[in-house]
Amino acid sequence: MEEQKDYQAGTFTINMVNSDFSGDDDIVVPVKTSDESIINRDTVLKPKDDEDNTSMLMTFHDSKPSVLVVVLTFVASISGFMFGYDTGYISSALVAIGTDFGKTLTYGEKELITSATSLGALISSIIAGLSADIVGRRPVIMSSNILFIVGSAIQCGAHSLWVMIGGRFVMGFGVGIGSLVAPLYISELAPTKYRGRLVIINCLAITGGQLIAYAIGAGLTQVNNGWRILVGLSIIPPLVQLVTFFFLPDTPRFLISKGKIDEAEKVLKKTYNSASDDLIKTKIEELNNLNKILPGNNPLQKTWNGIKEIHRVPSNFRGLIIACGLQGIQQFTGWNSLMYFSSTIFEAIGFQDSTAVSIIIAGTNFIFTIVAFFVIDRVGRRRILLIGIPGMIIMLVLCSISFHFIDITFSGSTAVIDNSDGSVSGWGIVVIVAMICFAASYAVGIGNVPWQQSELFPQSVRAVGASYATATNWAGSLVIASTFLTMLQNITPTGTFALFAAIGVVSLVFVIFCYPELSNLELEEVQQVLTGGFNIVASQKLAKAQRLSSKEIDVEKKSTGEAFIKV
Ligand SMILES: O[C@H]1[C@H](O)[C@@H](O)[C@H](O)[C@@H](O)[C@H]1O
Repeated sequence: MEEQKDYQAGTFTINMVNSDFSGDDDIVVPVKTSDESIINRDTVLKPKDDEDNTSMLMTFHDSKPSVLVVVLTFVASISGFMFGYDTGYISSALVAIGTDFGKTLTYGEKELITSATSLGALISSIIAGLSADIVGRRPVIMSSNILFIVGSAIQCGAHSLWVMIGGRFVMGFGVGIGSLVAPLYISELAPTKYRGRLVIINCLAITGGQLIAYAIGAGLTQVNNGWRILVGLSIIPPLVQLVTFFFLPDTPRFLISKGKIDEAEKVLKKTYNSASDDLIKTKIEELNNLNKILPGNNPLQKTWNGIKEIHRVPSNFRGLIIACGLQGIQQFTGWNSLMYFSSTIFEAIGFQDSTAVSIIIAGTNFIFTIVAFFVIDRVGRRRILLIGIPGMIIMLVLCSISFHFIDITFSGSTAVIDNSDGSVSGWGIVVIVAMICFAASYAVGIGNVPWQQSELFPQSVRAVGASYATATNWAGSLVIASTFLTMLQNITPTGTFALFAAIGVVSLVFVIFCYPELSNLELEEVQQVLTGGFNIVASQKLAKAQRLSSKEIDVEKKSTGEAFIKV
């Protein structure tokens, strides 16, 4: 039942339609104000919950993200690039290192070098959320730059296995911090309508970084000690990010949590060009009130309370289940086994130029991340997962079947394949095609959607929630990196890919029942969706209503050529 209400917000009187998420049919519908001359039309105000008629959620409907938002997104995404480059170069470096450490590396040693970064990232992602709340998102990103630089330098000069592993471990600390804080930073700054896309810019930087690392790796295979150049180059981007961040601000949400209201106001003004001063003030008030929700006199107490809240408050806990669930799915469906070991796999199948084939896989991942960029806010996060995951399952089954006919056996540190005539069999080609299609299905959905994790949590527990989810990602990556080659040896490639496919089926069921549509919803608004259940149907309707309403605003903007009111 829709009920017209008058709401008082500052000097504005707004007529609103009440909202109710308890049933599947009721959704928030923004309506026009009674006084169109006062309220800026780039704003939508909605009641926060049913019992609380006075609290509002405010959405700025800017037609484009401001220059500052774009600059901040790109600079923050250098962390994504480092994540991609550092996890990407290892595939070709493992082949290129050859006997540079005085011996041929065994599969176990290759796994150690690879997984050291995941282990470092796992540890740092646990503490990065807490640090981001205490000292700020910006300084924490800057500290990751130092770790990247030190880690790269150690690896560049490594002449033994353990020094190399040490360097990868230190670098992993930087990767873990960057992987958590960069998307958090971006999603806190992004206007609602563009949040999905702006966070995907960071994902594009990850997949682009992996692709570039593969390409440079391929170019340097014949160069003596070429892998050291490959690693050394990774010192440049963190240096650039470190210097640039000296001149950039932290997020308004963090600044407000520290009581730096004036600074927050300045950033908000630059983030939302067309919002009036009064509206900025209302937004600050709203964020300030949300901050006070979490008890505690100092950041440590607040964090501890945040950890408790995330488990106790059902909507937070649902957010946590989704965030960790999606990150787990991303890792345990096996994509990174290709990322880290594709050269090794293709070498095993019998390809002469295995690194080139790996570039095609990384390139597909990058290109389909661009596709995700265009569809994530329009088609929606849930739908792209429901398209991508079934595609992945089919391709994994195909890989599993093909490997059965390829007949590879692993002995010690080498793979033996029955290709006496030196050519790649028809089934080998099927594996490649299936892996390319797998990469496409992965990149369009589960490769990116989990990194939208920050939107699942209210401000009070956002960093803690993002920590849990990022740690799940790196724990999964660590398990895959440290067991994949051993799994190939022990349960055969057929068994390994069948296992990934089975995990894919469970993942699909999880998404169908637990992941609501969150595109176009205000960060603070997602909590309403997660109250009382996963509310899949209600969320889809709400996301659709919000998309249509913001489209309507855009159309009106175009026709009148001016900023206008739509509440
Ligand atoms: O989103 C990224 C991306 O899909 C990368 O290709 C993958 O290596 C990472 O593990 C993942 O988190």
